Amino acid sequence: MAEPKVERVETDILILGGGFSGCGAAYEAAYWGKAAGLKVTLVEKAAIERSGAVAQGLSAINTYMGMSGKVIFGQHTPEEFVKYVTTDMMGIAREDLVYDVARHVDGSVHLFEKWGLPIWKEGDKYVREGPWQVMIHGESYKPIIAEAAKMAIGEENIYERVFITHLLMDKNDPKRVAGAVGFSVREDKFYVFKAKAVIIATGGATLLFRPRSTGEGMGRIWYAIFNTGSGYTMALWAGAELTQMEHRFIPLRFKDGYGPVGAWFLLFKSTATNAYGEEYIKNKDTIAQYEPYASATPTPTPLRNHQALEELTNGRGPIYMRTDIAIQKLQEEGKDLKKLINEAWEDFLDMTVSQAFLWAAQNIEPEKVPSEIYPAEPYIMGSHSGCSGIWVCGPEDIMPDEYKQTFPMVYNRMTTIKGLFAIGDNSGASAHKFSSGSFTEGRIAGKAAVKYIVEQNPNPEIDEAKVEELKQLVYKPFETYENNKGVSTRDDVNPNYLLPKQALWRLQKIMDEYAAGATTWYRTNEKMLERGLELLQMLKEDCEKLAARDLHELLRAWELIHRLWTAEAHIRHMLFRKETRWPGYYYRMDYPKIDDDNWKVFVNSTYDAEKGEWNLFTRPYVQLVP
Ligand SMILES: Cc1cc2nc3c(=O)[nH]c(=O)nc-3n(C[C@H](O)[C@H](O)[C@H](O)COP(=O)(O)OP(=O)(O)OC[C@H]3O[C@@H](n4cnc5c(N)ncnc54)[C@H](O)[C@@H]3O)c2cc1C
Repeated sequence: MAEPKVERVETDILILGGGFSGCGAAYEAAYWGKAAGLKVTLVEKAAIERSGAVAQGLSAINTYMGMSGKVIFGQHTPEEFVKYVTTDMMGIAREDLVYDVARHVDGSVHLFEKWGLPIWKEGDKYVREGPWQVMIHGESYKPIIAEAAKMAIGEENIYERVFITHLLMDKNDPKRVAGAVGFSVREDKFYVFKAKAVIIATGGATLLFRPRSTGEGMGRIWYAIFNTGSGYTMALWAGAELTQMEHRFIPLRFKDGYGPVGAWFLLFKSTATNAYGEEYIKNKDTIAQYEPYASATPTPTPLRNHQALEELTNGRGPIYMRTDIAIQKLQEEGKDLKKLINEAWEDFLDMTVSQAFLWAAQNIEPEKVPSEIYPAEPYIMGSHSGCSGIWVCGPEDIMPDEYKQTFPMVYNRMTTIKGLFAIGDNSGASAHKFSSGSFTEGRIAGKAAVKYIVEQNPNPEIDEAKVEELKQLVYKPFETYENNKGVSTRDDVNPNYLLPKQALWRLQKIMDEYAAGATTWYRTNEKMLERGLELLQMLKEDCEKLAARDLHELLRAWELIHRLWTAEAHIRHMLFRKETRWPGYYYRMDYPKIDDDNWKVFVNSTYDAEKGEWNLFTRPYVQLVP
């Protein structure tokens, strides 16, 4: 490979990742930054029109209060939403962050509609899927939102096919961000972005664990393959505080295709049964040990998972979504069969096309036969029913002092690093943002970043020696390959290097077997976690010898490194929390109970890159909504 060209971009606000939260940040930062003459730049590893978790589209907007604007639903308030989210997280959430999203989210949904997103309607009212969700014809959801971001900041300020690997810190203040570096996945170009504020919006982390898909289905997973833990890793390398990295989400979805279950459970009022036709969810004995959360309404997601796992591990599987019974009932209530069937297929075609293929391939007519549902491998994320992420500042008016004092400056969604913000799947301890909430959180951070620049007038300086060091490091896998390729007769068997895919398989095997992956039915203990950590360290050492044969493989190499560090954070946090807070997501078999007396707290961590040391500690949970 030729020596890569270095391209330098100087900007005021740099957004990393053009998914839902990144697009929200771009839209809002452009609006508030205009008067101050600020430049906003967005970098994305793929193409924002079809990137991230909403790449294929969605069939529902999952966070909508319905308390404001032209469509009034009455009962759904931000306070109720906070209670719902905290309960679903089994008693711990940053209620200030959740409330902040809830009080602003409706405005974003109304904007989406204005921009052309077709929302299902009955009369002039949105069709509710459930208490917090509205149904959409959402195949083009992402292009609509991407277009708004492009128009707001100008296409010339969007850099696509650029993978960001590291943050840059201010030469004169290591606790202040100065930009980021990355490489083009299409050209031999190394990018150096200098910025006054940086917003991390790179989504959560997939494929840390061996997926259930194998062979012909290999790689098919529930969560977005784009997201590989970049935000968590880059933030921890920079010294930012992480939170709840032990948490994960195990989606119980249509088996193998990962089709969504929300519309079936909530809109079509479907039931799920075990192999013997029993509605296992009604059997509360299986979760009685997890009071007071077991009696909550609705039953928290992890506990519903636990109920399904009880069936599967005790020989009462498969579990079925009773699409057949649901459609028959709706027909009896006078609903048109053809319309129902259309809606059932559209639910998949809007967001999970492969599930529709699978139905077709398996001769499934949902009105006649039920479909299997099954728990997937774990995903690390902070915007869905997951709360892993970076510890961020809340809104000044409602953030409790206990949190306020943990930040060097009070700017909404700023991390513990000055000028560095985190949103969407990257901001922790505030689950259930989903698409609309992530976009909204992006808007909140975009506005706060402008405020930070206007008020603080930061002028970070880039350390050129560091930039050169990172450039060498980023392209090292090419060098490793070039220097060693002649040593063996096969490219993929070499004593002096390993390829990203080989390293990925090793990572997934370790995580699956030691860190409560799917094959152990999500069970682990201290000794298993310690052993997993040991093996991860060896993998880390071997990854010094990662090789890449082309730019695509270089991308895979850096995705792998980001995954590896996210995996380490996950294990370290799981080791630290000595209880089973989320049965159904994972079980510490040596501490099988929920221990509210000692562990109704956030587990946070920092990493000191100079010393190579992790520090784990707790932060209090502060209840704002009784
Ligand atoms: C399968 C699935 C179903 C869902 N269903 C619904 C639903 O029905 N309703 C709903 O409202 N919400 C739903 N959600 C949730 C919603 O999609 C997410 O909450 C939202 O997309 C999170 O926004 P984000 O910006 O954090 O991440 P994303 O939207 O995933 O964006 C992250 C972006 O960062 C980019 N990126 C990653 N790493 C790098 C890097 N190193 N350098 C540059 N760019 C990078 C990615 O390519 C991507 O574009 C669903 C999510 C999933 C995964």
